[in-house]
Amino acid sequence: MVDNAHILPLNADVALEELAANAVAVGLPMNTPFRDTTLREVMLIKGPIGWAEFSPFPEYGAEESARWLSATIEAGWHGWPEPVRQSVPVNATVPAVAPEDVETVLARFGPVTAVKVKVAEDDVATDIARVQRVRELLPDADIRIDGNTKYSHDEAFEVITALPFLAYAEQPVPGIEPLAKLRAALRDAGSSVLIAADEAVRKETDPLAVAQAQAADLIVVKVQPLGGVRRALSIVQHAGLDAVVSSALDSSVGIAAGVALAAALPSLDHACGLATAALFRTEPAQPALPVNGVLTPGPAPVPDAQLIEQLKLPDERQRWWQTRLAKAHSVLTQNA
Ligand SMILES: O=C(O)CCC(=O)C1=CC=C[C@@H](O)[C@@H]1C(=O)O
Ligand SMILES: [Mg+2]
Repeated sequence: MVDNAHILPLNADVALEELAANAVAVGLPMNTPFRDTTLREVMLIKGPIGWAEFSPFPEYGAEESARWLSATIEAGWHGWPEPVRQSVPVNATVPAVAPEDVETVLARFGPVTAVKVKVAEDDVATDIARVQRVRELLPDADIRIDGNTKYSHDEAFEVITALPFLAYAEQPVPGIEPLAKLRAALRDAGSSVLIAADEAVRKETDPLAVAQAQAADLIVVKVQPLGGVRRALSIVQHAGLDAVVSSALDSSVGIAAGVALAAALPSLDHACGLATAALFRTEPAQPALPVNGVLTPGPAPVPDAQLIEQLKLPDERQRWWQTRLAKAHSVLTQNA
């Protein structure tokens, strides 16, 4: 039974001046292009209880970014709920690289028991070959794919049925109805590959619609896009589906919030997509790299002042980030 009357409200109780005065925008160089970028820009904000992150992707508007800012306020001003587990298993994330490069990418994550492979950026045959290469290297791993909405129904069906060992396919097709249709077609064909919803949760105005439509077996939850750890927890609770926590390609400051969410979920049956620090070449805080495939909950790491100086974006980008902070804040406080 889906009940969306009880999703927690967004956090909107910090003045713009306070946020702006304590914020710096930095650029994190990446090892491998991911989401078409080689420099992930994030804003780090020092709150009274710790460092927080505000890092909506550059193309996101103020409405969507307001939810990210609510998570920033929670992290720096309110704090997260107590963990119910001290160990969060994580997956390696393999961007849409050539199959021959998979081994090098996997090596950055150390030993892991789960791997998420990005697909739908090349042709279907290359996608299948990339996933098969992961399977060859880690035959016992739990392997999932993420299509980021970019397959057609037929492409998704072809890839998923060619890879019957997959644990799940994350948002292979766009929207809720196409996801429901694909899920039904796979079941009819006898496939046991599960369907996970990501964009259909984090970009829909109603994050519970996917559960209502029975379009997925599990939901991918990300702290910033859902407005904070506590709000994401309330969404999972009301969706009534299994959840897996993923990063939004946050710096390790933001990853601490993701680990806090994963550590606070009543049940956690899947390794989480929180090892993305391995995709950065450098970042201002101690990178949240998995040890034997797990991350441990704790406060956000404190960025190093010298590294902040080194990675700080030029003035024009600082102004751009300050403007979007102001716009997101305006939407957030108007809606509160
Ligand atoms: O889940 C993971 O393994 C890593 C995070 C990840 O894949 C993503 C992070 C940020 C934006 C997205 O393009 C992407 C995702 O779709 O899940
Ligand atoms: Mg995804």
